[in-house]
Amino acid sequence: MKADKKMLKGWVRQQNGANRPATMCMALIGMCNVLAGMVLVWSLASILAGLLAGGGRLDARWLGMFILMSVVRVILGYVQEHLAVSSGELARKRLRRELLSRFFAQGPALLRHQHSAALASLLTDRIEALEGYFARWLPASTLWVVAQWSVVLVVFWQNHRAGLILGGCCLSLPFFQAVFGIATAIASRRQLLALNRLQVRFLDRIRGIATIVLSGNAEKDAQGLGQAADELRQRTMKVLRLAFLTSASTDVAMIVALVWIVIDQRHGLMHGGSVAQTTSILFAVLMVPEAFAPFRALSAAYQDRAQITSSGEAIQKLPTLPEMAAGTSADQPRAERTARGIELDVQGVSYQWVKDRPLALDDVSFQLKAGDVALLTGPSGAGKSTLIEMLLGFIRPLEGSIRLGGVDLQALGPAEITQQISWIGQKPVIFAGTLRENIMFATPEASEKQLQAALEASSITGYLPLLPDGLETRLGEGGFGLSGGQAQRIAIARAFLKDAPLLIMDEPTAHLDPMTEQDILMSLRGLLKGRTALISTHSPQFHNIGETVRLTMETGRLTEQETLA
Ligand SMILES: Nc1ncnc2c1ncn2[C@@H]1O[C@H](COP(=O)(O)OP(=O)(O)OP(=O)(O)O)[C@@H](O)[C@H]1O
Repeated sequence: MKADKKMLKGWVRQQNGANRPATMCMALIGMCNVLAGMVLVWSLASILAGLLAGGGRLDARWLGMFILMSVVRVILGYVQEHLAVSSGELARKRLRRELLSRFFAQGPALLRHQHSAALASLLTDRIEALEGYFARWLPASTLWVVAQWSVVLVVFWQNHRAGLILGGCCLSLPFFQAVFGIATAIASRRQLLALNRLQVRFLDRIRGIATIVLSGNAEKDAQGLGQAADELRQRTMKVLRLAFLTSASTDVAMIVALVWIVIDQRHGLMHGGSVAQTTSILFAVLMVPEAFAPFRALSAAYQDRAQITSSGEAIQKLPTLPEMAAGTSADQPRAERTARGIELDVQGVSYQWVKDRPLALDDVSFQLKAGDVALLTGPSGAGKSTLIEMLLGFIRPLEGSIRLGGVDLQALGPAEITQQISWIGQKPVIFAGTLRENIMFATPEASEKQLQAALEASSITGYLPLLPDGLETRLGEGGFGLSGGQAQRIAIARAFLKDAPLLIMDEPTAHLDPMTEQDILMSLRGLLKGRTALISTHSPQFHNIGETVRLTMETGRLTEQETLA
C-alpha cells in the first residue's frame, strides 16, 4: 500500500516535471498579471482620491495608466488562457500516446486483467478530465503563495495596519482549504470511481443486449443501471456542495478583511485626509479582492487535483510492461528466416497468470523446423491461448526460453517480432474503413499487384462483386456487414500480404459452419506454403491440412508430441 502511494507520488511528480516549462511560463504571466493589477488598482485609487480629497480633480496621467493597465491585463489574461489550453492539450496528447503504446505492448493479455470499458474510459474521459490539472491546478498552485503574499506585502508597505489585517485574514485560508479541500478531493475521487463503474456497466449491457432482452431481464437490468446512475448523481451533488462551501469560506474571509479594513480606516476616509492618505486607504481596500484571487483560482482547481490521483491510480493498476530488448533497432539481432519458413524452439517455458493459482503453462518444450505445420489441441483451459500469447511476445515466460530463427525472443525488438509473425484469431477485427484499408492495415505500402494476389489467394475475389463498392465498400460498425467466413478471409489476405515466416492461428474456424470451414481451409493450405505454422484448434477438419507435428496440451503441460512422416 505504502509502495503504491510512493509510486503514485513518483508518477505525479514525473507528470509535473514533464509539464514544468509550460507551468512556469503560465505562472510567470500570472505574476505579471498580478503586478499589472497592483498598478491598475493604484491608478484607480489615485483617481478616486483626486476626486474625493483633491477637490474633484481628475488626474489624466492616472486615467491613462488605468486604461493602459486594463488593456495589459486583458492581453495577459488572453495569453495565459491560450497557454493553459495548449498546455492541457499537449499533456493529454502525451499521456494518451504513452498509454496507447502501453496497451499495444501488452496486447490481448491486457484484456485478461482489465475491463475494456475501464481501459476505454481511461484513455478518453479520464485523460480528458486531466485538462484542468495541467491547465489550471499546476499554475495556480505554483503561483498562489507568491502572488497572494506579494499583494499583502505591497499593501503593508503602503498601509501597515491594513496590511496586517489583510495578512491575518489570508492566514485563515489554508485552514479552510485543509477542511473543505481534502473533503472535496475525497468526494471527487469517489465520484470518478462511480462514473467508472457506470461506464463499465453500460458497455457490458450494450455488448450483452441480445442476452438481456432474450432472458426477459431488461427491466430489472434497467433498474440496476438506474441505481448506478443515481449513485453517480448523489456523489456529483456532494462534490458540488463541498466546492460551494470552499468557495463560500474564501468569500467570508475576503468580506471580513474588507469590512475590517474599512472600519479600521474609516477615520482617514471620512474626515478628509490628504490625497496621499486617501489613496493608500483606497488602495488597501481595492486590493482585497486581488489578494484573494490567487487562492480563489487554486480552490476552483482543487477538484482537478483529485483527477490526477484517480487517473494515476488507474494507470498504476495496468500490468507492468514486459522488458523490451535494449538497444537501437540497428544493433538488435535478426531472426533467420529461410524459403521454407523459420525455426521455433520452445524450451521449458512456464507461466502463471495469478499467484497461488496453478501454472497456466508448466515446463512446455517443443521444436518446429522451418516449414513444419504443428496442430495444437487440448481441452478448454489447457493453456493453448496462453502459449500463443507468449509466442506473440505479449507475455514473458517465468522460466524457460523461446528462440525464433535462432534468436531468443526476448532479445528481438517488438518490430522484429511483428515482422516475423502473422496471427489469425477466432474473429478478425474489422476496423471502420474500406475493405481495401482493412486488408492493407498492416502493410499499407503493398503494391496493387500484391493486393490482387492476396485477394485471389484468400478467395475474397469470390464475394467482391457482391459488395456495393467493391474494394472501396465501407466496413466496420455502421458499415456494410460481412459474414464470419467473409471476415476471416480478410485476416487471411492480411497474412498473405504480410508474408511473415511464422504463422500462428488460434481456432481460426471456431465460429464457422462446416461448409465455410472447408472453404477457409482451402485458402489456409495456400497460406501455409513456405511458412512454419502453429495452429490451435478443436476442429477435426484440420487433420490432414498438411501438419507435420501434433501437440496435445492438458492443464498447462504438453502431454503428447508426435512428429509425422
Ligand atoms: N487473466 C487470467 N487470470 C487468471 N487465470 C487465467 C487468466 N487467463 C487465463 N487463465 C487461466 O489459464 C489457464 C489457461 O487458459 P487458456 O486461455 O490459455 O486456455 P485455452 O487452452 O486457450 O482454452 P480455450 O481452448 O477454451 O481457449 C486456464 O486455467 C485459465 O483459467
